[in-house]
Amino acid sequence: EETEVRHALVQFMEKLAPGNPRRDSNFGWNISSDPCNNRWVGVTCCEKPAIVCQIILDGSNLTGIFSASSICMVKSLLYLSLKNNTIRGSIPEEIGKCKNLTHLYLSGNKFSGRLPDSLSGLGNLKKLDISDNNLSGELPYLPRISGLKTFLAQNNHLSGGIPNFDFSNFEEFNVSNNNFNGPIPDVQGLLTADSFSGNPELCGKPLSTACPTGRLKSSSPKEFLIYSGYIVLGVIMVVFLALKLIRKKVPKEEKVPKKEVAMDITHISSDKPSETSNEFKFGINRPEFSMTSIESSVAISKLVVLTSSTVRALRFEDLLRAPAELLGKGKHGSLYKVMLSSGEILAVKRIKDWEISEEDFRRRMRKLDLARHSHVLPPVAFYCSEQEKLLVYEYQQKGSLFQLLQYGSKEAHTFDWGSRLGVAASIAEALAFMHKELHEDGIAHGNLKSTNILFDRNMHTRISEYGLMAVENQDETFPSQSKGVKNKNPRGGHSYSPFKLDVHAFGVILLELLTGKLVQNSGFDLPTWVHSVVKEEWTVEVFDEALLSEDASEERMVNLLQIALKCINPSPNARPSMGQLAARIMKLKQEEESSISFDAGGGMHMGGTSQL
Ligand SMILES: Nc1ncnc2c1ncn2[C@@H]1O[C@H](COP(=O)(O)OP(=O)(O)OP(=O)(O)O)[C@@H](O)[C@H]1O
Repeated sequence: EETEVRHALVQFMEKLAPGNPRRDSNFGWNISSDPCNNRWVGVTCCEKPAIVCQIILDGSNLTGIFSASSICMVKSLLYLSLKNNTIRGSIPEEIGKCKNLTHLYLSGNKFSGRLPDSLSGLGNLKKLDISDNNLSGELPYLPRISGLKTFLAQNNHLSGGIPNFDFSNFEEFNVSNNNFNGPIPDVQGLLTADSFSGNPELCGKPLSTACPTGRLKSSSPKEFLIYSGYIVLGVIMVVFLALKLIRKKVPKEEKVPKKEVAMDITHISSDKPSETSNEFKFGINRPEFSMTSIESSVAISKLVVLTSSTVRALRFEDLLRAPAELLGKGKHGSLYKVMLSSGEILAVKRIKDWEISEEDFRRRMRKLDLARHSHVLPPVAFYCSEQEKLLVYEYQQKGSLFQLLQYGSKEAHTFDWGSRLGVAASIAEALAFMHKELHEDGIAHGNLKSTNILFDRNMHTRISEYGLMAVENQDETFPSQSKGVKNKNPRGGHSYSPFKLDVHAFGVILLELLTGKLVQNSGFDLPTWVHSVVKEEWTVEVFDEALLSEDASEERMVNLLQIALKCINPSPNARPSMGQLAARIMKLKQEEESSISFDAGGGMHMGGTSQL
């Protein structure tokens, strides 16, 4: 083990200081000496027998990259400081393996790219300093690290919202001079504006810029007309429906309390669970007065807003009032596009027929809220009563993978091979992470398909509806594998693990990416078709013509096809795990990327492969 540690350290230094700049003999960091006994520069050892527990290489002219996979082999390492060097590249996902780290200082370097989500899994971290780098993208969900006392991230290009930290823990907190946006969470008066300044789109205390609240106040006359149109239409519909309802009810009952006429989300389904009245709740328009006659306080308190920064102040009332448009009615419920008066657009999923207790549902939501990955779209809020379950997401403007495959080729940027591989890698990486985090709880995605793979405005892949729908008997059958044959999934064979069902579904998505054919089109059985073509001999006929005509690497396409076929293996146990899949696809993607960098005139990729 000792030599393993030594090797890992030497490797780490080779990557940090490539080209072996000449060091004097006292520097150490070579295979033939011992880090503790020979006192390598920057290394401190503790305990007896001595183990490496601290490395400080501040201002040491390090110009290479940070090899987390090497350094994290040194399990005894608690303290790592590489301040003020010129280290480049990203902070790798493997940093998540440095589980014992309590102090990580990476400030004053040239780190770029997104922070890895695995950072939030460093549960022992007390101090994290990534300030003065070129880091960008959203923060991973750092509030998971309950003991974090210092977080310094100033002077980067980080964006997105500030997560809901428990600020009372902090000794130091600074995110100034970045591109963060949205409202600042409640800092409980513990921090000053200096911690947040220099982020033009941040608002709320302790900054002096208040967050926009007004409803129609600032809207243009045109907008006002649209809104009044909605309201008038809404009023007409409500009056019409109310009259209809009253007429129906009067012969049976003496008196109809006004309350029942109003579209009370908690009452309608209990009183009259008919499709029409249900459907109306998120009908086309929500007029202003729809909440006035019900116990709005009860309803409001039931809308649980999760740790999203964009719609922190969301109230149930706002949801009900806002104009809504029915986007789809799937097997499991309906999806509405809801426009808030603040301009925010939300997607609200109404789940039907899910027999889960309120308590279990809440617990599930909390668990999901803790397991966050940048490629998984987190719900911003949920509502739960015995009859109703609503999930609120941010609306994703760029549509779904389904749409991209269906219409993408007609658009200016074709959905090229590099981008498809990028999407596959992102999904695999995200699911591997979620499966790992939620394995104990048995919460898999459960409804993976190309309509649930969405793209945000930067064309980042975001998987939606994770863990929303229990797979048939999911909760019962996991983890016990010994129950009777109950599974109704037509393609899953006798599968019991919801995770293996996700793998199957992922395989189908891979097939869609490769063939350009969609399973949801008129009951077309894509897996069977692919099998039948492949059985003939390895043939390129399965592949999407668009891919063949762009001269994509046939070898890598065949590789991905082989991976897909493993995923859809009828025997669940023969399917690879999401972790294995992520590693293989990531490798394919890297091969693809390095082949492109040799090809100097490489074609244009949709939005840049690296983003996807
Ligand atoms: N947050 C979102 N932003 C934008 N579009 C979305 C969002 N969530 C879902 N959609 C799109 O809205 C449509 C309807 O969604 P819905 O979830 O009802 O369909 P589904 O996934 O096919 O069905 P189900 O999930 O019930 O099996 C889909 O095309 C989906 O891509």
